[in-house]
Amino acid sequence: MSDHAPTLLTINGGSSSIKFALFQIGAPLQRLLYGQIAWDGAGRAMLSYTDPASDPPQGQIEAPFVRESASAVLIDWLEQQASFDSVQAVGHRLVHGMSHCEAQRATDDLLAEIQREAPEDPEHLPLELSLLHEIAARRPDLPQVVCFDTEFHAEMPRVARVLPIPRRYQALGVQRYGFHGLSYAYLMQELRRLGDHAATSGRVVLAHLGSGASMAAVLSGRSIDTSMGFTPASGLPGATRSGDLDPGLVAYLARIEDRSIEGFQQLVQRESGLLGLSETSSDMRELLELEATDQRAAEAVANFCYQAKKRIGSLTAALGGLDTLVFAGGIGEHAPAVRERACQGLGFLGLELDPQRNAANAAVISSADSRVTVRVIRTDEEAMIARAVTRVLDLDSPPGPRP
Ligand SMILES: Nc1ncnc2c1ncn2[C@@H]1O[C@H](COP(=O)(O)OP(=O)(O)O)[C@@H](O)[C@H]1O
Ligand SMILES: CC(=O)OP(=O)(O)O
Ligand SMILES: [Mg+2]
Repeated sequence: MSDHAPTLLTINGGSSSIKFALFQIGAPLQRLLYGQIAWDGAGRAMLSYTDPASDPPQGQIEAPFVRESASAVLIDWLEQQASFDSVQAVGHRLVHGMSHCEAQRATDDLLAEIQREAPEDPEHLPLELSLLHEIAARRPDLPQVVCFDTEFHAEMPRVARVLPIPRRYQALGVQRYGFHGLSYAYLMQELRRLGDHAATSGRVVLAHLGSGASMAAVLSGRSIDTSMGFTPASGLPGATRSGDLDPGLVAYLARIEDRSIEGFQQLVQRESGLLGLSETSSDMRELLELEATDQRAAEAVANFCYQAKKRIGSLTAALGGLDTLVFAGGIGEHAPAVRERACQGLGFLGLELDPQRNAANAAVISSADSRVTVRVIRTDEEAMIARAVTRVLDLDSPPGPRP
């Protein structure tokens, strides 16, 4: 038996990181240990953690660069932590569930179904499934819950969901799904907590700019459109993903390079975006340092910011105007230069940044005169996963405010 109060573990497998957190179960949920394995643009992987109860409270350990083997390394490390014995349940982010979008218990049937769909999202699903299987193999007694990134967008209007290809594919589930939903749900919850009624009852663009980058248009609290589509490969360019491309490129590359479907996937998922244009790094932080001396890095950053600006414009059109813009994700939260360039020239929408506030990553970065409020919010997908676990497994102990 563990000496610790019961906890739950959250695992968030992203395309450049696996984030984890341990929460003490109760109301409110209390975050104990947290951290991530992150892969940088230079071929290194690090497990870093914060554990206020240990001495020292923070640390870093080198991790394997091969993503799938990182699952075992992470679970090995977690099992060595004293607090791990107290884990009663595990919650996972699953980026894509196709026909499934509601958080639910992971069953063998559900995982087998998602395994069949894994080739459609090679940047997330194989890794996320390996984390689920690793835990099930070691601790078959632990209930596991999966939370889908698509749930936030599930009620988008049909006009935004339908893809203009022959109708028969609709029956196969071919449609715009949209992703980063756990992050978007958290951002909307934060806007409610802040009492920002103009945002929660108005027209909001949420920009989650991380390794994968997307934006959502939210009207009166509901997602009405989003930049990613059938898979997270579409929409804005990402660290290594191309984002939207001319479909004619598939046939062209097949003809001139004899490129197979797998080869095309490799090109648009792993060799494109920031990495493809810069030829050096997929990491925005590194590219911002390089851009003064490296033309290719400068072009990669410029292209990313330009696409982001255009997307703010098109989602604003879908919303019929804009009251609030929120930046989140690794780039959105930490890169003033990207936010500045993505917002440059949007004065015609009544959007103006305050350069000092933007440089300081302040909570509100728009100027006092700006009609559109621009915010930076540190997203917290882990909090949303933890909440879903308590709800699905009915773990809520004493009544009280929820996180
Ligand atoms: N200070 C920074 N300046 C610019 N970019 C940053 C900074 N910190 C983090 N990033 C970017 O954020 C990305 C990771 O975003 P994050 O949302 O944490 O990733 P993931 O998509 O794996 O969840 C990194 O690839 C890096 O490019
Ligand atoms: C949906 C997606 O692209 O997620 P991430 O940014 O974590 O890779
Ligand atoms: Mg992420």
